[in-house]
Amino acid sequence: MRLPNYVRFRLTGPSKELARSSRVNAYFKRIKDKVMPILIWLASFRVVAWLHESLQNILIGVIRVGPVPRHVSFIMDGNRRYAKKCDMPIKKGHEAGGVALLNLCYACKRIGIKCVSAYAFSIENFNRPKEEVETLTNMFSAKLDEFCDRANTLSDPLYGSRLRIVGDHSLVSADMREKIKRVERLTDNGDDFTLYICFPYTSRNDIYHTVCGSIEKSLADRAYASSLTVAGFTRSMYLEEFSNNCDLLIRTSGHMRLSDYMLWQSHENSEILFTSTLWPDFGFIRLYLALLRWSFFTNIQRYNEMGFSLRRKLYHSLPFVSGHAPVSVDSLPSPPIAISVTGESE
Ligand SMILES: CC(C)=CCC/C(C)=C/CC/C(C)=C/COP(=O)(O)OP(=O)(O)O
Repeated sequence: MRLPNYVRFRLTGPSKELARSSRVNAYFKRIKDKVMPILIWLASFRVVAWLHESLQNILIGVIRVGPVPRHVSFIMDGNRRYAKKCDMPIKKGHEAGGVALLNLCYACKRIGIKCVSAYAFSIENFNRPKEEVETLTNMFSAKLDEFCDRANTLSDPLYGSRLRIVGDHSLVSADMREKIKRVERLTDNGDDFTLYICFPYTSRNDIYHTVCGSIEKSLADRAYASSLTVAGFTRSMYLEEFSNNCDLLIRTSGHMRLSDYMLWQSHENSEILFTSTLWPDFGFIRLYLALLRWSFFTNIQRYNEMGFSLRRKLYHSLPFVSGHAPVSVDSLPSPPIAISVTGESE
């Protein structure tokens, strides 16, 4: 008897399938190792960089025709696996993740997205080895300086951006708190685009702090308590006016969970995208496809809300069906009175 594939896989062990898939992987890795240096060499030519930028601009022009999300959020997962895949130390994986984030911010700003938030460090991440926590904190510090410089350099594409580092800052060092205050002050005037770095952050902690803050204010001021609304409460959360509208949440590297993130900010129409791509590999094209998908479904939903049905419109535009008005359930005559088996009318 020939067993189905999944049973054979279980009974015989994964050896054959794994051997085949590792042969295929090794083959692609050999091709990638040969092609990548050529691509990197080509990218060093100004004309190639110009062509690349122009192509991106065309794609951006196309997507801007439709609706674009106001707030996109990333759970940047997979830096360590990326480092392992590329045979690099873990630190390099996190650095590649930092570069990916800044590149995506540049793309989002050009597309017209008003806010990007990124889960950079969860409160749980303090349980990682001490050296890794230190490496991450030092890298954040360097990246914050870099972002701040770029946001204040007129010729830089990130010029005019605002940076906010949100989370429970009682858990970070006094030096780090100083640095956070400084970079926030230096980017205060940016109004084109806001980047929220969630560090160290969890949604429950955010909600808990906002509730505590509201209780304190209400005890001090009765008028505040009686005028408190959901919108006012939401605005006083860490992500300020963007706390009520995470339109698109993207989590990389294959895990399908929220990890205590964007619990309040996700609204009834938020879209969540889980992708198996590792964070440093998540570049412009992958973001673009995610945005196209979002834009497409948002359009359909808007039309549905307006009572517009593309299918109905197409159907009635056909010459041989035009003239037939759609029949609504309400316009049908009422059904006859139902008689139960015991003979009693209902
Ligand atoms: C501008 C700025 C401050 C940049 C932030 C830099 C950055 C990318 C931080 C992410 C850190 C992090 C804990 C990623 C999760 O990958 P992981 O370590 O869990 O990887 P794994 O899923 O492979 O284990």
